[in-house]
Amino acid sequence: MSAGAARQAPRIPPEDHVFVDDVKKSFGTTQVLKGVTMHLRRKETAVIIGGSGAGKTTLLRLLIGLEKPTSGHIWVDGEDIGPLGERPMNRVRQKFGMVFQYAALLDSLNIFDNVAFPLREHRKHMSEKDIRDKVVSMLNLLGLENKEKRMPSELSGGQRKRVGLARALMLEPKILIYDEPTSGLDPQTSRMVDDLIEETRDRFGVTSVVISHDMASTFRIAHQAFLVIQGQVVASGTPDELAYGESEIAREFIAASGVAPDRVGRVENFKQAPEGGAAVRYHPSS
Ligand SMILES: Nc1ncnc2c1ncn2[C@@H]1O[C@H](COP(=O)(O)OP(=O)(O)OP(=O)(O)O)[C@@H](O)[C@H]1O
Repeated sequence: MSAGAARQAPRIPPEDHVFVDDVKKSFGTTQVLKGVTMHLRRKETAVIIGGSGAGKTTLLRLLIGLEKPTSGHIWVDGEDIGPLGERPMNRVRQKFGMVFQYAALLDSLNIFDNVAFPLREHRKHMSEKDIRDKVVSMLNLLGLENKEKRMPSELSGGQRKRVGLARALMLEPKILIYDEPTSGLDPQTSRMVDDLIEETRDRFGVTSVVISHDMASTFRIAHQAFLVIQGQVVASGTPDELAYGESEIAREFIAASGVAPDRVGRVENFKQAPEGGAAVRYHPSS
């Protein structure tokens, strides 16, 4: 089938929020993705791991429609996004929120204006009062009370991540993509970010897709992990299945990271539910 051609939807299980269906992507003569298939299930956390240059960022760009597959299909809520033009693609893009590596805040804007930015860009009809209410309640929810007037440089790494998350949540996405969320953070702050990812999934009912190099984080948050090497998914499954399953390449990849799943454990296994029922707490001071 030619690139981008629409076709009858295959039978996609309703729990598949995103179905990456035998996607290939080439730049010139270089084939970067060589037939990637992934079922990203609703309200779960999928972690995409792999070495440098494996094609993770390319896959991410395809998911949010910044690139088109050379062949294959990406189905979002059962809709093939490949053939979509810019306007319908913008509608699909609103289902996605991006939390960038290092939070990618605008240094010249204070925290309030950083978080309000997507509303001012995409919700032009919204009044300043409604914007203020929405931004302040999200900042409070994420443990960032009274930080509105601070500049990004005045916050810790963990706080900046939470501001980046608050901004990503402003347009109420259904799928949150985190690009290397724990990269460059100390272990304690990384754990806080893992908690935050799972708490956000729980509270907002979003599907999370995390691009990561961090195996400890993967073991803590992944319902499913996909190991991508040289443009192919060479193994997928729960972290336990990858670490102890049949795929030798997955076992070796995980062993090389020096982290074992039974030494880490999923977030909810070691967090007590505080009053109010949330699985984990935010850590306002970090
Ligand atoms: N626009 C492009 N044109 C040509 N080659 C590209 C382009 N984008 C990516 N590539 C190549 O595709 C390969 C995969 O890149 P990609 O950034 O997707 O990998 P990655 O898994 O995200 O790596 P990293 O973990 O280092 O960020 C690399 O060899 C890269 O040079």
